[in-house]
Amino acid sequence: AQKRAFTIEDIYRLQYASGPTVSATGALAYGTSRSDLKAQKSYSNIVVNGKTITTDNKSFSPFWSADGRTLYYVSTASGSSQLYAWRDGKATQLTDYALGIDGATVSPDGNLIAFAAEVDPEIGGADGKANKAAIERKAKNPIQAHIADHLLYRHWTEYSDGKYWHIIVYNLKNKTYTDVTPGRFHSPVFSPSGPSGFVFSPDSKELCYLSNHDEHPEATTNCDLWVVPVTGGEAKNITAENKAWDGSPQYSPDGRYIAYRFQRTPGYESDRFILGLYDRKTGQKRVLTEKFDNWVDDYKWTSDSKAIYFLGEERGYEPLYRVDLKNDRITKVIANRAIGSFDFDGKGGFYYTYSRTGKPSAIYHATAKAIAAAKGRAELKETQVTHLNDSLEATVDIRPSETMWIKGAKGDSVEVFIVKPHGFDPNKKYPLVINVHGGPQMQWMDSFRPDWQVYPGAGYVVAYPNIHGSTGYGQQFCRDISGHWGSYPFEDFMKATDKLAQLAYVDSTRMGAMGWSYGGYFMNWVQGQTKRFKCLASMMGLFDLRSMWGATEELWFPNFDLEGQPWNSELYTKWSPSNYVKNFATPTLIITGERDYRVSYTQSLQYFSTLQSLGIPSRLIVFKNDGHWPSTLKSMPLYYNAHLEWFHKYLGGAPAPWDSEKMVQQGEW
Ligand SMILES: CSCC[C@H](NC=O)C(=O)N[C@@H](CC(C)C)C(=O)N[C@@H](Cc1ccccc1)C(=O)O
Repeated sequence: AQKRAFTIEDIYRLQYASGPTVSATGALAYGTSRSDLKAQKSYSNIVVNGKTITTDNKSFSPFWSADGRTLYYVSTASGSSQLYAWRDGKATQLTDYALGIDGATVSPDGNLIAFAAEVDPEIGGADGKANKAAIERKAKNPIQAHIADHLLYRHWTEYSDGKYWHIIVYNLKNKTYTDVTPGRFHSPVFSPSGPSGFVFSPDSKELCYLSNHDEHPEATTNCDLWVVPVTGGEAKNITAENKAWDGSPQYSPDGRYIAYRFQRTPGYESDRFILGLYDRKTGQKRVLTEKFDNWVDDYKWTSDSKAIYFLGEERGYEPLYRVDLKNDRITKVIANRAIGSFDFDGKGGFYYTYSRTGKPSAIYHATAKAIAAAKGRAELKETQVTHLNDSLEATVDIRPSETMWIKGAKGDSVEVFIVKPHGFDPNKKYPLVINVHGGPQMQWMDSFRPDWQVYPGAGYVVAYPNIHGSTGYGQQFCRDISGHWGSYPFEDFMKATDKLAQLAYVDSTRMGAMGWSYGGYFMNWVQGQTKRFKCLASMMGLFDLRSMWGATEELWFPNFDLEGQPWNSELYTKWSPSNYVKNFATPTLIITGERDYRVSYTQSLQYFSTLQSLGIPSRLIVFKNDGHWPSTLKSMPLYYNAHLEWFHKYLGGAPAPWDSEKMVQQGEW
């Protein structure tokens, strides 16, 4: 039967299975999540061997005890996030920490729980209730203000207000909480996806964690691995000699090593992530993935401590690799898939998640035999384990992508993904939307993304190039964007536009472009450089680089990428869209979030003031409660709808389902 076009509402019909984790006895657990757009509710539960074991709709992040008999997971059912244990079919709440817990992990002997919480160092993390009371007292203070004597006083969407991330160890036997990282440092360091990077040693006596004790944490990417006894006490920095980033520690199961990822260039956030080993006896370090010229991401030790499996970015995919300790040999294990997470099946095979542009994420299984037969090639006999979206996939046209390679700046090859519209007819011409990614050091992948379904569903060709700065094409290709924000990437983009405009099915008179974060900057840059596009959409973008520097929190990023500060680097003028106002002419949709401390929303206000004053059609949307990543359920429906409206008006695709103004003013949608 004919499938119908993908709509905004379909995004919220999708269900997800994530984080497959296999017990020592071979049981498979994972989390599921779904949302209800109209009810504005999200639901998440835990599945073990195909059976849902939680019913509170508020459970997530499952992991097994070392003996495989207990499944741990986090639930917010009590009103705050706490750790639960599921054993013999019965769930028990383990923690009752007043602030709620983050990133919990359990010691191999099962006696200790380590978690992170943001605490007042004067009070210390051991007393959660006293910390909560202090927060409540502050909320009642008639004076509501922030006060700071140093930078990084706010991060991502929150002001720190004197609080620091600490690691708290909860002793299950004597029911005591110990703050093992006291003081005025973030331990672990901040991450927008939540605190992580603290792990127990196999003998349950030590914790390894991340902290940066530099005097100016806002201006350095330095981060070190520290080890501390689980009972607290003196911590030891084991990577002090490297002034760049060290992180992601994992003890080898035999306890001999700590594996970790590191970078070499101080201050360069997007330097290559390399896998290294720290010998706990000798203190010697060695590099494992020198020959791998892309970023090493998530990884896991084999149970015999002889090898490590890791995910590494590569040409629009995130394959699984293996590196052997005895000879540092790297082998590709599962190819041509944008793998999100994985675990061993205990029999030489793997469970893993991935999506494709035209297929939402699911959990898959590949046996040792199938993996051996595939020999690291794309063709792999695998089994899809979860089928949460089967009925949607059977009725809705989820469009796949194809790849085009072009010759870009410096003569380098640039990969461009293309999604053709619903009901595609090669004899017709369609409007085009080009999507530029943020980072800028990231890669677009052959993976599912709502932007690449909603617009093809409304009749657009969508194309997304991996321009210079993208990861996965060798570190030099990534490095090339630093200092060159408006040159190599723009040359790639325009060359890609030329090729796309020549495609028989693209209407070159109806081209638009969109981007988020650095991609938003890029749209603002395009505004000042060419009149080729009928409309633009700029989300969380940078308009004036000097004022952006003065408001962003992670100063290391512009300091490196723009080669200094506004008073000593001419790049803040050279690459600033605000210096090309005389060329502005293209209608632009601008979207921002009032709590975006990465790219202050005032960048978007300045841009909007400029466009409006020049009489250039423009619309501004400011999400009141959001930061750099707006809420998927509460805010993103408006984002998609506003894009559809804008593209409909200037490029002529299908109309948006709702009226954005009514969505905002009357809640009508
Ligand atoms: C290697 S990821 C780059 C993170 C970068 N860090 C510091 O500024 C960042 O936030 N980049 C922004 C644009 C920049 C301020 C001009 C950006 O493009 N953000 C992207 C990527 C991102 C990914 C993970 C965490 C933060 C940002 C985005 O929000 O999609």
